[in-house]
Amino acid sequence: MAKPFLSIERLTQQFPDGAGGTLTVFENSTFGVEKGEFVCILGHSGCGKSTIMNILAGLAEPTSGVVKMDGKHVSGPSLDRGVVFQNYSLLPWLSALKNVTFGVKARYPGWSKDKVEAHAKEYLAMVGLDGEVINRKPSQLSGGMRQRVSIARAFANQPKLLLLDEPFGALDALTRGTIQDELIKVWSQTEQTVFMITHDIDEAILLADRILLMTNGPFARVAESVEITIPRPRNRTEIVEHPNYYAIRNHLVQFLGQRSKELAGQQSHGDDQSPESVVIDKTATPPEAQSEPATLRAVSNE
Ligand SMILES: Nc1ncnc2c1ncn2[C@@H]1O[C@H](COP(=O)(O)OP(=O)(O)OP(=O)(O)O)[C@@H](O)[C@H]1O
Repeated sequence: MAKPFLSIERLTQQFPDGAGGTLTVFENSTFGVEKGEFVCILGHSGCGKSTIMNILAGLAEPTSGVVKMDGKHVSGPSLDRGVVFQNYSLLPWLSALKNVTFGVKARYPGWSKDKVEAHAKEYLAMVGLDGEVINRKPSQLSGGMRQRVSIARAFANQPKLLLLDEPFGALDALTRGTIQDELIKVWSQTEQTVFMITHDIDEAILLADRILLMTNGPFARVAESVEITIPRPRNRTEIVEHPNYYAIRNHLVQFLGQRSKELAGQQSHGDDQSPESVVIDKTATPPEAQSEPATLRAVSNE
């Protein structure tokens, strides 16, 4: 079978536990992300989501295992991978616009100043920022605006992979909703691949093509890959009416509430820990309801 665009192979992370021993956060974790996919990862605090994110970003080296993107080993940071953190991480001395042009210039050194600026403005406009506001420094912007700038900055660099570490964690519910919509708009217009950490089940169902579920640590693993069988475009008020919505939601709640604990702490014993694929689809026609010739049914009933 062809390897996925992003392939995480037998990833193991250990840290000193502070008492002279070793803490195994996860072991032999194996999963993939296809090109253009939007994948969310859900799991309890401390299971290792940020550790995985840091490894994917090239900001940390795993104890063992490899990450490959487009068939090449990921090691060290690269403009091919953009990261958005919860705390915005904008450069405080630069305006919103310059925070975006800064990265674009590095990514496309051959572009003219005008081209860089037009490109940056296009992405800022996609997240609802235009006019004088883009000349303000981060300290003069609201939290929501700052997060819009960091999303625009990450997408404007057109990385092959976007890594979002709880990007809406610090925002109020209303702002969060608006920026989620803007994120989906930019993602669908750019066809970039997104890997996102969130603690919010409803956010994950709204945004993702697929949700990866992690068991609790230590020895955590990505146990399930749940396909979101709800067509796009999705609307936050209408999505709850889709026949699959509550079935998927209940499955996720049940996993996080119960199974993540039951499956916790299982050592891999050297086995490759690939997630089980879960497809919940209430709209699929059950086999018994499929039309069969009446005669055939009569024969099988005998
Ligand atoms: N540099 C480090 N040294 C020692 N232990 C670490 C280090 N980094 C992370 N850990 C431990 O590894 C485990 C996983 O941490 P990580 O931050 O990846 O979890 P998380 O799932 O992202 O949690 P949260 O949802 O709270 O952000 C935790 O037990 C943490 O204490």
